[in-house]
Amino acid sequence: MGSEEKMKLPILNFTKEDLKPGSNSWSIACERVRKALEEHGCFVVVYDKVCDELENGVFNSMKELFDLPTETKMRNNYEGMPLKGYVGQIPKIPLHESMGIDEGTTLHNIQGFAQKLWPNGNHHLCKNLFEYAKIAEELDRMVARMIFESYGLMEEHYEAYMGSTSYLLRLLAHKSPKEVVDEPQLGLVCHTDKSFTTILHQNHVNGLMVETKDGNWIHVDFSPTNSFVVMAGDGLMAWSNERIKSPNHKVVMNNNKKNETRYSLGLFAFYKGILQAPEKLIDEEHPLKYKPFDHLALLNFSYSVNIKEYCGM
Ligand SMILES: O=C(O)CCC(=O)C(=O)O
Ligand SMILES: [Fe+2]
Repeated sequence: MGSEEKMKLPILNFTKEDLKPGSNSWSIACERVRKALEEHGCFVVVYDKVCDELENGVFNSMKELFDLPTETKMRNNYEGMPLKGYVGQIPKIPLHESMGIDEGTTLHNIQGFAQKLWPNGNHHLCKNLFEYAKIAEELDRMVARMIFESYGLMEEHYEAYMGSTSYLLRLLAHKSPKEVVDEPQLGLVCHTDKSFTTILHQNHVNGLMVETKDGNWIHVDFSPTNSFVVMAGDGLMAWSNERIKSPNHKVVMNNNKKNETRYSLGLFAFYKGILQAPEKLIDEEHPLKYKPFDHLALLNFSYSVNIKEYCGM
């Protein structure tokens, strides 16, 4: 088999200005999205909507945020839903810290988040995160529309899905290991996302690894400013009746010379309602794999729950 280093995820380009539903380039992009998701469960996309100023602003704000004392960061908690709040100080993954913002594409909730951490809020952080979240949401909506279209599902399906989406924004910081160690250190354990789709973005420090269908691990380089990763979650896997599989992934930190922290953002899309495979995607070759299920409950139930145990047929 080819070595890890040689394998790469497909890279799609969404910067073309004529990428509008109905256009030729749109139809081509729909097919590429479906193919990439069916083959790898994720892909890198170049999407040039985040200007340099916003890019710098977002990562400066994230540094300011994660530089706060731990007690302050712990104020970001969601009663009964620990996985939306502050995660850190875990012995097994000491390099990892993250914080969630529920419905994190709304200015209201971003401001609420900032107010929990700073007595007078944080105007710059709110502005930067809100601008970023809107762009990531736009990208997610575009990808979802392409997925629906590529399976020949009419606009009503997409409208119904999109009319009821909940976005969880997660901000992550992974420190580089302090001591010089030969082995790369785990930043985030191997998992699949529970979302329908996830949009990831990072600063210039790489660390994400994705498992291929044949069990090899790929290092994902999405360090260029305009690069994002689109990842299929368990929701999309169930909805697509396993035509698309949510890939295993993890974060692995190397000892980078400058001791730099990796900052990343994940926008997780959930369907607020009962998710089920459309009839068009059920046939003899693809018998129904999952019972209809409450998508948000899958997230709230447990981060580690296996979807097969939760609603497998
Ligand atoms: O930081 C990343 O690139 C990935 C984060 C991730 O996989 C997650 O939060 O589910
Ligand atoms: Fe993930």
